[in-house]
Order: sequence, then C-alpha cells, then structure tokens
Amino acid sequence: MAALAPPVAAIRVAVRRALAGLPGCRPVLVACSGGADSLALAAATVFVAPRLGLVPGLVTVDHGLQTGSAERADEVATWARSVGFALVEAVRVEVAGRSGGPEAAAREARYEALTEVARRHDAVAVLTGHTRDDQAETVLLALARGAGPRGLAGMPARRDLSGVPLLRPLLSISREQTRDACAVLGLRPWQDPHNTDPSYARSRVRADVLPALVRALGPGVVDNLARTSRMVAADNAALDDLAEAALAAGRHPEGGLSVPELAGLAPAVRGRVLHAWARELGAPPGALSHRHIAALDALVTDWRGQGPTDLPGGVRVLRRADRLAPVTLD
Ligand SMILES: Nc1ncnc2c1ncn2[C@@H]1O[C@H](COP(=O)(O)OP(=O)(O)OP(=O)(O)O)[C@@H](O)[C@H]1O
Repeated sequence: MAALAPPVAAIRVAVRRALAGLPGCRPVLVACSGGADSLALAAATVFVAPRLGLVPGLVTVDHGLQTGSAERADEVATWARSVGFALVEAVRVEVAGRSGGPEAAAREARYEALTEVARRHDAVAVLTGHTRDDQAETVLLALARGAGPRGLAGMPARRDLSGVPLLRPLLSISREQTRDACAVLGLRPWQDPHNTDPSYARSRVRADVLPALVRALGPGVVDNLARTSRMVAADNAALDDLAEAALAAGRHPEGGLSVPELAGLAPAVRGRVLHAWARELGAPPGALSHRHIAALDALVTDWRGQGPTDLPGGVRVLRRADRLAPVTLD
C-alpha cells in the first residue's frame, strides 16, 4: 500500500483530534467554500468522521455576489456527494440590505445559514477551514489596530455559534499543506478573487506583510504568531475567570458596582469587569471600544467629579458616591 502523503496525513490527524469526543451518530458539517483550505478539510472529514461514528455533512454558501457563484456552489455540492458526504446543502443567502461592509454582511449571512442548517439537522458541530496562516494574519491585523489581548488571542479553536459548536481543526495546519493535500488528492480548489484583492487589509497582509516578515525574520514567524495567540488566549481565559468572580463580588447593594471594590482590582481585571458590566447593561460588544472602558475606568481611578459616561447602545453610567450606576435614558 502506498504511504499516505504527509499533508493529507497531517490534516486527517488534526481533524481526528478536533472530532474526538463528539457524540456519535449525528452529522458534523464542514463549511466549504471550495477553496483549498475548506476543500482539504472536507476531504479529511469525509474520511475521519465515519470512523468516529459521525455522519459527514457539508454546507456550501452562495453569497450571490460574484458571477458564477451559484455554479461554484453546485460544483462543490456535486463533488461532496460523489465522495460520500451523506448530507449536502448548497444554500443561497441574501447579503444586500445588511449593515456594515460587504465582507461583514456576507460573513453574517453565511454564519446565519450555517447555524440554520446545523440546527435543522441536529449537527454536533460546524467545521471551518481557517489555517495557521489565517491565524497569523489575524494576530498581525489585531496588533496593528491596537486591539489588545482579546484581538491578539486570534480565532479560538472552538466557539459557540448560536448554540452549535464551531470548530477550527486546521489552526495548526499551514496553507501550503492544504494546497499540497488538494494537489495530492487531485482536487481543484476554487480561487476566491477577494483573497488577492489589495483593497482588503487582510489581502495586503497575506501578499506583502507576512512574506516580508518571513524574509526578514525567518520561516518560523507564522508559527510563532500562531503560538503567541494561543498563549494570549490562555492568559485571557484566566483573567476572564478572575473578572467574573470580581464582577459578582463587586455588586453594590443599591445597584451598580462598588467603587472601592473596583479600585482594589488589578487594572487588567478591572477593565474586564467594566467591559462585562457594560455588555450586561446593553452596550453592544462590537461597538464597545477601548476609549469607552477607559472613560468608565476614570470614574473609579481618576475621579474629579466628571459627568456621566455615554456608552454605545444608549447606555449611560454615572458615579454616585461610592458606586457606578446606570442611568436610564428616555
Ligand atoms: N461560501 C462559503 N460557504 C461555506 N463556507 C465558507 C464559505 N466561505 C467561507 N467559508 C468557511 O469559512 C472559512 C474561512 O473563510 P474566509 O477566510 O474566506 O472567511 P472569513 O470571512 O475571512 O472568515 P470568518 O468567516 O471566520 O471571519 C473557510 O475555510 C470555510 O470553512
């Protein structure tokens, strides 16, 4: 028997690790664009899932944004059926009329569709093909925009997608490995024109910034960036636990938060407590910036009798004697 090509073997091992322990007899859904990363993921999943007692499923989303996108979705679905996926859906979504830029709107529509299909089939998880290179790009972009530890933690290997686990089995796999795996398996990946469009910051990082870093600092850079994100994620988890306990302990009997309790916290923990509390009051997480949290923090650590702090979502916070209290806006 011919030896299994190393990239194919590495991707199967990564998928097996991600799927181990999931409850059997239910579908696991690969989100597949037809690009090299998610195609290599799909090829590994259709091999590994049945061996773990799981039903391999695949969903491809047609955003309707490019000519030929429906044909691409059909091709991916036809391929998936031909290689043994038991459950295959090509879903057309409506991107127009959503807020944010076109990329964000497409992503929102895609995740809605993936969640809907996963729920309808009672899937144990949805898998995406994000690679170690995607992670390195994410970390660099976060660093460049000053996103702080939450951004530097990059993409988690597992997160909740409206009640369905979203898994990223390929975060330890390079883009080169997914391309090589596709070549070895005779698969012809679709090339997303967005990935090379220089009007996107991520494309510029991919085409110019990471290659320049690798040239200057050596090939270990990509792995090092990905490792940094894992270490920061572990620190974040510990700090989040401390903050959860501190938020519970810091509630003032008259409502809001106790200033002496907040003042006694380490700044990294206090920032997280204030962030969590602001979300609890109704501030949308995506709109809460470093400046908002700094303004709340100043009510505790730099109190000069300043007025209320306005947060996104129509949330206003005042300092009243020894507590921070929300003000109801009419
Ligand atoms: N049209 C699609 N249909 C199904 N899955 C998709 C589609 N596009 C992307 N995906 C899934 O999302 C993964 C990431 O794709 P890509 O990097 O293009 O998206 P992104 O928007 O940058 O990522 P994210 O959605 O996490 O923000 C792919 O590997 C694949 O699993």
